[in-house]
Amino acid sequence: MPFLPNHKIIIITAPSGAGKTSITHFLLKEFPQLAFSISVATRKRRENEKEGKDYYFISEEDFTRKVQHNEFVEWEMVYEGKYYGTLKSELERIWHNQQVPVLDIDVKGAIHVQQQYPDTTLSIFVEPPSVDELKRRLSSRGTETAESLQARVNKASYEISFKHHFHSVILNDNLDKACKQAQEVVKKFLNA
Ligand SMILES: Nc1nc2c(ncn2[C@@H]2O[C@H](COP(=O)(O)OP(=O)(O)O)[C@@H](O)[C@H]2O)c(=O)[nH]1
Ligand SMILES: Nc1ncnc2c1ncn2[C@@H]1O[C@H](COP(=O)(O)OP(=O)(O)O)[C@@H](O)[C@H]1O
Repeated sequence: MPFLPNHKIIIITAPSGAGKTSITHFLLKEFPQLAFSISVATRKRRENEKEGKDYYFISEEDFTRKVQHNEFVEWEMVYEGKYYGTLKSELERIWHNQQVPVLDIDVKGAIHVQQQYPDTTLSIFVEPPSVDELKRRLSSRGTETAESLQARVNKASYEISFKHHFHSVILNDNLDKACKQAQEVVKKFLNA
C-alpha cells in the first residue's frame, strides 16, 4: 500500500461497551480533519446502523475471499464466528482525502496496526470503571441479545489486561470528561 511518513492513524480501542463509539463520534465532530475508518464486519447490522457508514456488512464467504486477496491491514475473529477487518482501501481512501483515519477496533487489531505503523500511530485505550458497569451500559444500550452481551462481558477482563500496550489510557467514568481528555491527546498528536 502506498504509505507516506505523514500518513497518520488514530486508534480507539477498548472492550465493547467502554465508550469507544461515543468518544469516536465526539472526536469526529471536533476535528474535521478526521474520518471514520469503516470496517468490514460479518455480524448482523443493528437497527440504528447504516451500511457503508458504521460498517460494510458482508457474508463470511466474502470476508474469506478478501482475506485470501490480502485486502486487509488487519482482521480478527473478535467474537466466535464474527469477523471484523480494516481494509487497506479504506485507509487509502481517507489519506487520499488528506484526512486522518480513526479506527475503532479491538485490542488485538490495534496492536497489529501499531506494529505496522509504529511512528505514525496514536492509540487510545478507553477503560471502563469496572466490568459490572460495562455490563450495565451494554444492557441499557439495548443492542445485544443475552448471548452477544455475555460474549462481550466474558472478553472484557482479558482485553483490559492489554491496556499498557497503548499510548494513552482514558478512564471513561464520565463521558464528557473522557471526551475532553481524548480531545487533548488527539490535538497534540495532530499538531506534532
Ligand atoms: N480487529 C478489528 N476489530 C474491529 C474492527 N471493527 C470493529 N472492531 C471491534 O469489534 C468489537 C465489536 O464491535 P461491535 O460488534 O460493533 O460491538 P460493540 O463494541 O459492542 O459496539 C469492538 O471491539 C470493535 O472495536 C476491525 O476492523 N478490526
Ligand atoms: N461514561 C459513561 N457513563 C454512562 N454511560 C456511558 C458512558 N459512556 C458511554 N456510555 C453508554 O454506554 C453504552 C456503550 O457505549 P459505546 O460508545 O456504544 O461503547 P463501545 O463502542 O465501546 O461498545 C452506550 O449506550 C453509551 O451511550
